[in-house]
Amino acid sequence: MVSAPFLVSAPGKIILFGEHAAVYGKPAIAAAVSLRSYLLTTKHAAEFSDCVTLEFPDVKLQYSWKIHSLPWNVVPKRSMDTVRPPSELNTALMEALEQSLVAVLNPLQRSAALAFLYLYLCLCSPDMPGMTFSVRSTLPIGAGLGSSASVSVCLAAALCLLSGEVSPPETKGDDDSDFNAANYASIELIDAWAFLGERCIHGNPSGIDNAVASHGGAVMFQRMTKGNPNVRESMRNFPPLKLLLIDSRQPRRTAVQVANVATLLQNYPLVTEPILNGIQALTSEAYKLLLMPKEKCDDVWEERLRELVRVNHGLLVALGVSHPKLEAIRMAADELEIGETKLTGAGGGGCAITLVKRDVEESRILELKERLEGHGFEVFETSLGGFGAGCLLPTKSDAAEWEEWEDKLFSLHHMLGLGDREDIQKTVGVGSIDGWAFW
Ligand SMILES: Nc1ncnc2c1ncn2[C@@H]1O[C@H](COP(=O)(O)OP(=O)(O)OP(=O)(O)O)[C@@H](O)[C@H]1O
Ligand SMILES: C[C@@](O)(CCO)CC(=O)[O-]
Ligand SMILES: [Mg+2]
Repeated sequence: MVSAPFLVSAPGKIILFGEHAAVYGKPAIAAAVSLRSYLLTTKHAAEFSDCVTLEFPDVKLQYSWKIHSLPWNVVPKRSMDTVRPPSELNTALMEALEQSLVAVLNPLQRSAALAFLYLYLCLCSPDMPGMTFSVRSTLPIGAGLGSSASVSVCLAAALCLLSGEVSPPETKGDDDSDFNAANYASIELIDAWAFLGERCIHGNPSGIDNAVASHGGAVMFQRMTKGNPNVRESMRNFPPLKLLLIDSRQPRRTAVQVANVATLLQNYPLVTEPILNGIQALTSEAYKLLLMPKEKCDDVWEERLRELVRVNHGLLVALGVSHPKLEAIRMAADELEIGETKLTGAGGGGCAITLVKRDVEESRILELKERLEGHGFEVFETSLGGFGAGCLLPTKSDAAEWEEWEDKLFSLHHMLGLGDREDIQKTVGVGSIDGWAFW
């Protein structure tokens, strides 16, 4: 069992093909990105030891509950036969939590707090010491890059560590791809709990975002249908793709976009089902292309992949999940003949990706970036694949450093406008400092 303080982290993701259709059991392809969320768990001072506190400055939420005021009495008893949680939320607990959240009205804050409370009550006990759970993210929030899943995975990982459900990652061999059975069992459990966090945040998730945030790398994912388990195939030799990632900065919530598609499907099943089937077919084509050996990834291969990007975007437009700002991004990339563009994630705003032609001159890419930034869009540089969830436990020697991080990055300073993405990455970021270990 691990005790506070400690840090956990999980990545965001880019869906390359198949969003929305994924909710209906169709395959989708996604990869982790280097932008991540970080969760610091600290113990309260003695005078607040009967409280649990959330500090979510990215969504401007700070809230404390008296631990004993929470509805522990309705927490479902865990089955002795299985360590995995059920995939459905418990209705009685969800209803009881309404009471604990009456003062948190903003939907962005409320859904994150709900995910926390649900997992906290299921995984912890009322006799645990008072703690603060502070989240900061280098991901744009509500922008299609899986911020909700990366936060859910962080919450699940921290609470599983505190309750002893999982142990910190065991050191792998020299080759980090080495399989370790204990780590695998831990990350599967974290993924399953994070799925419930995602359910609290957006109702009907497919599970692809939390799967990527937990396991990292690139995957083909297919949600369980008719009792068949989820399929999660890791795509190890994912080809290097030249992508631009552009945030339209148009806020939207995944919950709303997913619900809109459900309404379309209900109102026009004969129209909507073929669109979802079309997305399924193109994702299967893309999967075959992405698994091709490197020597076959020639110009024709590249053109076919770009065509699939274009068709995927068109079908998402037909589902009603684009936005004029996403169309403006697509048109700018089309005009400069940079490559093909699609929205990524739930759409309705948020991010688009452009799959850049290999032979495009850097000057044209620069021109596109300038044009987009001139319109108030943000162009990100990130790499695909990479680590999934991990944790950083302090050693005695760096106690002072931990206090500094807490102050600089995770305290309420951010609400006053201090501390940005680069600060987070530089100070505690995976890849910037030593000590991170991954399940
Ligand atoms: N850094 C954060 N701190 C607190 N809550 C967060 C943070 N990041 C995300 N969230 C929670 O996740 C919600 C956004 O999730 P949503 O699913 O709508 O978008 P996304 O995950 O960024 O995009 P997509 O689901 O399309 O990949 C926020 O409203 C908030 O509840
Ligand atoms: C829109 C969606 O397909 C992707 C969101 O990143 C929803 C999901 O699969 O959970
Ligand atoms: Mg999300």
